[in-house]
Amino acid sequence: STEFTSHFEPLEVCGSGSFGLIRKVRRISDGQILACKEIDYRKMSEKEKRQLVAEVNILRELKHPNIVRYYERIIDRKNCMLYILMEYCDGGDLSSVIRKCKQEGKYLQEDVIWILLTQMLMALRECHHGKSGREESKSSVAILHRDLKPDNVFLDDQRNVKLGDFGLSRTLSAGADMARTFVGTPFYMSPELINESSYDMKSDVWALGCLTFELCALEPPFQAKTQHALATKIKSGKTGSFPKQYSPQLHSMIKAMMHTNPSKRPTTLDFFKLEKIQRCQDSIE
Ligand SMILES: CNC(=O)c1c(C)[nH]c(/C=C2\C(=O)Nc3ccc(Cl)cc32)c1C
Repeated sequence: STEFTSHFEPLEVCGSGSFGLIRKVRRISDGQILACKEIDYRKMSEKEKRQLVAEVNILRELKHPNIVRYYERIIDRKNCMLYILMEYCDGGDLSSVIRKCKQEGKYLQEDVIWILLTQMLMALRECHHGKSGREESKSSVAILHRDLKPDNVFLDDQRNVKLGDFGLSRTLSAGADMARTFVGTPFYMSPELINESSYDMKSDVWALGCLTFELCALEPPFQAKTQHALATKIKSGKTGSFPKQYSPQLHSMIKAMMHTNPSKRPTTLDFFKLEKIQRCQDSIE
């Protein structure tokens, strides 16, 4: 048996993340249930391996109640396998929550959406501004998630948000030129990315706006048959219809996050100046 199977009992596969499968495992020493991302790096290019190492180093640094916790990694060189041991999120991901609501023909309650949004803002604030937990290194290093979508946001057994899968994150050291890349789920790609400018923290805010819109409407804000048509809709900023039963306050929050001009979009810190978000944060902590 390998070092992995001598310390962990593999249970069922529960999902697929960037680079590999996610399996529920039990730690033999104390019976603790964890999630293990299994990565077969045999076929990986040098670039992908570097990206993988970068992801693990980012995860190790992020310690926050709303970001999936990284515990350890085991490398099985004989079988070219990397195992990343992380926090188990019993509630699965938000895309399954949205799918279940659609099947049952039920919308999420507004107060649930405010709590999910506030927790996602707390997780993003930690990534972008490192408020708590992460030692302030000299050059302030912002971490961009760059792939915020319902499949990458998980829930624990108390339905607390756990931001996961930093498979495409980048650290952005202050002063360095913004990360120039074209990644991100087409649905949530921001106008500035389509206009070939660079990805920065405001693009994560745009994606959070799209995600919150989808939690309300149970549909992504922009839908089209082709990527080109989708890009046109995104640049126009004209979303699909927003369900009437939600408050104008929630709708204007979503519109602010989805301002087509990134400089007009608030930062995650700006949102914590709002009394509504502060009250939600107090009810969570
Ligand atoms: C149907 N699958 C699930 O309900 C599910 C469950 C119970 N857990 C997960 C996923 C994760 C999980 O439980 N912990 C994780 C840590 C990192 C990443 Cl990228 C994913 C996970 C999933 C997708």
